Amino acid sequence: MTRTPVNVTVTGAAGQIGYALLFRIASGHLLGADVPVKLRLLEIPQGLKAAEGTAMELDDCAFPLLRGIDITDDPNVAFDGANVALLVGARPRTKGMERGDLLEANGGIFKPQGKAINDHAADDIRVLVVGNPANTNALIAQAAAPDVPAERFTAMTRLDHNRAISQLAARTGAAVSDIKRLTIWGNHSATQYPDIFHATVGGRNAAEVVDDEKWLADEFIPTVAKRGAAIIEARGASSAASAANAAIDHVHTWVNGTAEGDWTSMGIPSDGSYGVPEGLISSFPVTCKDGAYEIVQGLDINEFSRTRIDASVKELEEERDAVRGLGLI
Ligand SMILES: NC(=O)C1=CN([C@@H]2O[C@H](COP(=O)(O)OP(=O)(O)OC[C@H]3O[C@@H](n4cnc5c(N)ncnc54)[C@H](O)[C@@H]3O)[C@@H](O)[C@H]2O)C=CC1
Ligand SMILES: O=C([O-])CC(=O)C(=O)O
Repeated sequence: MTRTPVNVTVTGAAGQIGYALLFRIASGHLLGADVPVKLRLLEIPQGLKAAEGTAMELDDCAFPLLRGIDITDDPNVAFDGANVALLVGARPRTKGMERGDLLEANGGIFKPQGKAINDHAADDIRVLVVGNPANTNALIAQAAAPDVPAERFTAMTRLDHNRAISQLAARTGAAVSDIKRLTIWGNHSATQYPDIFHATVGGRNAAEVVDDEKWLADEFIPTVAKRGAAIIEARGASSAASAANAAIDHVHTWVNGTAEGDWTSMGIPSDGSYGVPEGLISSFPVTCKDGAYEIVQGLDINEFSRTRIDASVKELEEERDAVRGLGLI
């Protein structure tokens, strides 16, 4: 049976994450080994030539599932008929830049992209924002797309989720595959809260297996939350292959579902669950089924967790208020 190709738009295609991401999308890791894809690469004019070079390499892989590559600097063209959009390109913080300047510069990218998605994307569009500050960039794009259901706009905290699983596996000596139900709450920033109180290691409660609140507070949480900075320090460049891998995981899980008995973490518009103000794009524990996600309900939040979730949510509220003040939402 011939399937209609899925249109996947990637912004910032000539960047380092783009380079690690596109080959995996084209080889079937994003949506499945039987799903053909068409790629749309969006870059700024200065990035077009490098994107063309990457497209040449994609051609040279002769991927059986890749049914075409378009390259453009026009968001209206890039998102035309898009089924999946990976918004990776963003304005990085440069020396001397204030937080407000950073939010404003990214507003200039994510607001027009949100509008282009609103006007041109396919009805089943699913958006993942990777470019930082990811949660608030997702909020800006979502606000500019009133005709698209809000829940289709998500922000990436899967890298944090994967980092936390890896750290917990190292500490407990368990295999990564034995760790389930880990949660990242809040913002993709240093305030994020990786929560092991509901996680399991080989079926046992992770917090009980670890039984060391000091390790949790002083080592595990800061290691996960500051891992991005540690990678920059070590590599001289930010996480790229692991970020691309997490983007693949995020969309694959969203479309194909979470495993029975497990959940994942996604930055999604809050419905007010767990005291997170409605509309904020915050990370939650979610299960995915039939292409939709649901927040895991009914978890007991202890005092240790409550303080940390609230701190990250407060930061998200401040970012939201700042972009509101700038007229971006
Ligand atoms: N959410 C997460 O867990 C993570 C997020 N990131 C973020 O991902 C973003 C991309 O990272 P890298 O690929 O390493 O950066 P990079 O600087 O290598 O690439 C960014 C690319 O985006 C392009 N770009 C800029 N504005 C654009 C626009 N308006 N439209 C289309 N393309 C545009 C640039 O020309 C560049 O090629 C950064 O914001 C980074 O902070 C990185 C790691 C993890
Ligand atoms: O700060 C960055 O660009 C990198 C980042 O988000 C991460 O590695 O988590």
